[in-house]
Amino acid sequence: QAVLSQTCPLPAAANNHKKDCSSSRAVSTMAQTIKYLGQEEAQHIDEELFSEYGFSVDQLMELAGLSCATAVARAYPISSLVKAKPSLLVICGPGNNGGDGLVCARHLKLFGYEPTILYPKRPNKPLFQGLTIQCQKMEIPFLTEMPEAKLIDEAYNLVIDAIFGFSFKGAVREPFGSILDVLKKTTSPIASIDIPSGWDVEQGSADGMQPDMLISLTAPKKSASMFRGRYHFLGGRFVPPGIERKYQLNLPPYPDQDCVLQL
Ligand SMILES: NC(=O)C1=CN([C@@H]2O[C@H](COP(=O)(O)OP(=O)(O)OC[C@H]3O[C@@H](n4cnc5c(N)ncnc54)[C@H](O)[C@@H]3O)[C@@H](O)[C@H]2O)[C@@H](O)CC1
Ligand SMILES: [K+]
Repeated sequence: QAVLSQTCPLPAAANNHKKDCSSSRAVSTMAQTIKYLGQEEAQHIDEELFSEYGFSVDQLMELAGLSCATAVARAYPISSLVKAKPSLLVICGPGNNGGDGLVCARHLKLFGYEPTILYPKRPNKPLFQGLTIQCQKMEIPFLTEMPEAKLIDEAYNLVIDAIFGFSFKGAVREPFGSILDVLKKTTSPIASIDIPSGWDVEQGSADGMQPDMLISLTAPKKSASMFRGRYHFLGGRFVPPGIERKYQLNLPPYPDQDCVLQL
């Protein structure tokens, strides 16, 4: 069982401390330690949510994407941004992690940010086509190619990495290899959805990109123990008690009606 090895001296549910505990990879809430999931375990939970618990993909994607947008707005409020415009670059990959990115971009636009999307590999499925149309109708611009690192640093306050999630495996295929190479050179902070893209889901990546923020969905994955950025949030407040018991997730309580929790 993957549990955390260290504990944080401050109560995670206080939800206000930013960096205080982030040198410790541990997340301890009261007597519980939150579980870090392996790749197969994360995929099993995903399948069960759809097959046994009656959820649909678009439903959970909406909640996941809303969590991500909320967490981004908490960590990088518009008033704190350094550039004149609240510009963000959202990079979406070919699977459901990319779908979370599209939902996240749409909500960030509603929150007053100015997202731009790069979506180079679009699945030919109604779900993703619908999410793309929704973003277009929200008047979110789509880029046709990845800008250079210097241009990203000049133009965007933050990059949202929605390229790969818990199904990523093997060597990175194009066009995403080149995109990840650019992201390694950027100095704009990166907020990764679920997994820092390019990282092995369990082992992380010593020479991979180093995001400033990680938003773990449902529960953190094992590679999250290697995250060294400032903000680690938990989102995806939709886990039924049966899943939580079966996988011994030991999720910390979300504050009040919030859809995110800072770990
Ligand atoms: N169960 C959950 O908690 C939920 C998960 N969601 C999201 O779904 C994600 C998982 O989605 P998916 O299973 O669709 O998978 P991913 O989005 O992680 O990636 C799969 C896609 O990436 C491609 N890919 C994999 N390895 C690659 C490589 N080495 N080079 C290039 N391309 C590669 C695959 O061909 C596939 O198109 C999660 O991380 C999370 O973001 C949410 O949408 C909904 C709820
Ligand atoms: K990601």
